[in-house]
Order: sequence, then structure tokens, then C-alpha cells
Amino acid sequence: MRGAVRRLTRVAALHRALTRSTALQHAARRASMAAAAGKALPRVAVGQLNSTGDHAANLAQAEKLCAAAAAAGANLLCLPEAFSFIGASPQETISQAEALDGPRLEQYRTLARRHGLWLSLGGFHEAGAPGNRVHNTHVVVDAAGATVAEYRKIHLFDVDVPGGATLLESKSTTPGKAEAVVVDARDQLGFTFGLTTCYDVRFPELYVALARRGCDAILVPSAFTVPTGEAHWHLLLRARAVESQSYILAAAQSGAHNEKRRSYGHALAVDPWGVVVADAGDAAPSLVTVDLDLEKVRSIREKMPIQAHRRRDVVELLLDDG
Ligand SMILES: O=C(O)CNC(=O)[C@H](CS)NC(=O)CCC(=O)C(=O)O
Repeated sequence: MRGAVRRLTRVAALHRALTRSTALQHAARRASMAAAAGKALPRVAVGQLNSTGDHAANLAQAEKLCAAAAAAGANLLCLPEAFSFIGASPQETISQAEALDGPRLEQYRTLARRHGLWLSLGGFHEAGAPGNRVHNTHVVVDAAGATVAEYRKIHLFDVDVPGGATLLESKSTTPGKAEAVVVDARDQLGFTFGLTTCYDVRFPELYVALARRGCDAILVPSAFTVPTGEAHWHLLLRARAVESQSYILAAAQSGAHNEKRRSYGHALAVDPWGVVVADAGDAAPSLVTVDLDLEKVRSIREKMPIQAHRRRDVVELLLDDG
């Protein structure tokens, strides 16, 4: 009996050693493939802020995250929706809006240059939208501080939150036109990514469109409410990752912004198999980093070719109200 137990223990130890060595071999293979390609895996930082109505304090938090992201070897730092300002009313949001080439965004372009980082500025209140409103604009700047892409939030959060407040984003904001904004940064960062914002995450068709345009990662900068975050945040982001077979990188707001508004936090990185690879919890300012394994994206898509299996006649059912 004791001999059998000892044998089983030995088998288990052997199994553990083999598994470990297989994992080591995989890691070695990945490293050598990356070396063969001349680069390490692209490293990105996903940030979490507690923005308020104080522009200078918000900029100071962003500066801390830039320093931390650069020190961690990241080439891109993602900041959440409303990174530069969270207003207490639609009027305040409109009054604080600026053009994308204005002095406010210039401060963030300066951070990009100073720290040698690309920045995803996930939700800037852009002045001059039709109807005396703003656009909620996700801007990507490169390490020279120049604009690489702009995406204006399509789906606006006009919702009577179950267990929470009623938020009417359309009081301050005009939606952007339907478009799938893709940033092909293969030459500079080593990957391609798509732009979305917060409440968009509930509309899978946008994510499928981005995946079909070849994105390796999709950014979802957010300021999720606490009740909807507790119920849906991880679930929605993992679902979008599984469907699009892409990395999902979701910068977040966390904690109290003013007496009326709190956010859920949990800035997240999800891999293309749906595994949460990093979660910032509720600390702010804070960040998590993730190395994007593009071989994983390629192999999951090859083994399970969802996009090739998608049927036009079924997609068309979406357009019909019955
Ligand atoms: O632009 C700003 O100032 C801040 N914007 C936001 O906080 C936006 C609109 S109110 N929030 C969301 O979309 C939350 C979505 C959400 O919580 C859900 O889908 O459950």
C-alpha cells in the first residue's frame, strides 16, 4: 500500500516535471520565434485612473502612469474614458470641452513625447459636435505626440441603471458615425488594434467588424458604473475577446469622481482565448502590463475559424425586426 502511494507520488512528480519542461519548451520556442522576428513580444500597459473635475490632478495621475509604463518597458499606455475630466453635469462637460488640437490634449501629447510612449486617450470631450454638444473621442497619439487615429463613441449610455442612477450621455454628447477604426501599428509597435469606448462593449457587431479587419487587440477604455460593472464587466470583455479572438485591453476609471458618480475599476487585459491575464482591482492610479502573444491570436483563429464560418444570411437577421 505504502509502495503504491510512493509510486503514485513519483508519477505525479514526474508528470509535474514533464509539464514544467513542456511549458519551458513552449516559452523557449516563443522567445526564439520572437528573437527570430527581431523583436520581443509587444508589451502594453492598461491604466486605471480616478479622474475628477480637477484637470491638473488628472494630468498628474496620467504622468505617474506614463512613468510607470515606460519603466515597465511598455510601448503603449491605455488611459480610460474621461481621463482628462469627469464633469458633474452635462453642462459642465460641454463647458470644459476643447478641440483635439487644443492646449488640453497638447499636455497629453507632451507626456507621450517625454516618456517615449504611444497613448490611447480613451475618451476626450471634443468640442464642436453638432447640437452644441461634444463628441466622446478616443484619440491615439504616437511617441512623437502626433495623432494616429480618432474614434468618436458610437453608442451613447442613455440608461436608467438598475440599482443605480439614470445617466443620459446624449444630453452632452453627439454620437460618432458608424465606422471600424483600425490602427495598423505593426511597424512601430508590432501589432494592429481597433478602437471602441465603454458602452460600445455591449454591441458585439462592432467588435466582429474590427476582428474581420485583422485587429490583434481591441481597446475598450471605460468608466463603468458600479452596479453594471459588478454584474457584467468581466463577462462582457471576455465575451468580446472570445468572439473576436483578439486581445481585449480595457483601461478603467475607479472610485468616486464627485458626490454623484463612482466607477467600478478592474482595468483588464483578456487574451484571445478569453482568459483574464491581468486585473487592476480597484487601485487608482495604477496599471497592469501584458505581453501580446500574436502567435496565440494566429493559432486560435486558425484552429477555430469563426470569421470564415460566419454566415451572411444569419448576420442579415440582425437587420430585420421580425
Ligand atoms: O465622458 C464622460 O465624461 C464619462 N462617460 C461615461 O462615463 C460614459 C457615459 S455616461 N459611461 C458609460 O458609457 C458607462 C457604461 C456602463 O457602465 C455600462 O455599459 O454598464
